[in-house]
Amino acid sequence: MFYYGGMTPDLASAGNAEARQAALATLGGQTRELIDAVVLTDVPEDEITAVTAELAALTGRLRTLQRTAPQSFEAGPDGVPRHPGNAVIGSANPHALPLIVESTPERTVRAELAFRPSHEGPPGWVHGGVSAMILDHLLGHAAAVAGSPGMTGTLSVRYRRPVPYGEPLLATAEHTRSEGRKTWVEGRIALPDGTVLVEATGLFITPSGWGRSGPE
Ligand SMILES: CCCCCCCCCC(=O)SCCNC(=O)CCNC(=O)[C@H](O)C(C)(C)COP(=O)(O)OP(=O)(O)OC[C@H]1O[C@@H](n2cnc3c(N)ncnc32)[C@H](O)[C@@H]1OP(=O)(O)O
Repeated sequence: MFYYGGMTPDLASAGNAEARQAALATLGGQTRELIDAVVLTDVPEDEITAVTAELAALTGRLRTLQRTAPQSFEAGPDGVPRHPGNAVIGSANPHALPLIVESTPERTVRAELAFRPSHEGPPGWVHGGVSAMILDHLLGHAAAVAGSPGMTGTLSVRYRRPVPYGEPLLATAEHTRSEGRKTWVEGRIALPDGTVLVEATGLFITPSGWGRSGPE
């Protein structure tokens, strides 16, 4: 199992920590619903103003105590890497889908996903930067699964067809080769029938000082 630094398991507090993570994930999910509701709302202006005031009050409650340090990747109870605040996989991050990445026995990675209305770029379709962000993360995960965790050096994206939101899609990626600290990875987002919508190649660099599990 690989994971990036993170908490050393503390059995005494593990239950509380898991309950807190679950609560944060629920908050993240509710906020995703809120974001889509904001993007799509057609309520009258006075209702918009009233809701805005309530949201300002809720924002103030969450602001009363804020963490100041970044979170680390950590292994969850199931051994799967997680990073609650991450923009792609973070259960507690409303910006994240969140993407749930699975590793295959062949050391490739896959994720079933569906974009949301809040990911819109061209009217009716997903923003190209959002697709690139998903592929960046998935390719990085594939590099890590192959034993070469790293930071993105370059990412090349080819947009073959517009990407719909609100429909099931499949993202996959695999390591192609490594030379020293450099690792090349390929991936794509496709329709369930295999039609490729977006494909990417990436070069990931393992910074000197990182081990096969990431930063040390
Ligand atoms: C399970 C967990 C899954 C996690 C997935 C996470 C995926 C998330 C991916 C990201 O979003 S990472 C964030 C975006 N990327 C960055 O912020 C990277 C910023 N850049 C850096 O930190 C450094 O520039 C970098 C680590 C990429 C390289 O720094 P180094 O000091 O290690 O590189 P160095 O100068 O020693 O060069 C080593 C080799 O890599 C090459 N190289 C370095 N940077 C490169 C680059 N950007 N593009 C192409 N090649 C590059 C360089 O030419 C050289 O090649 P040679 O060995 O052949 O001479």
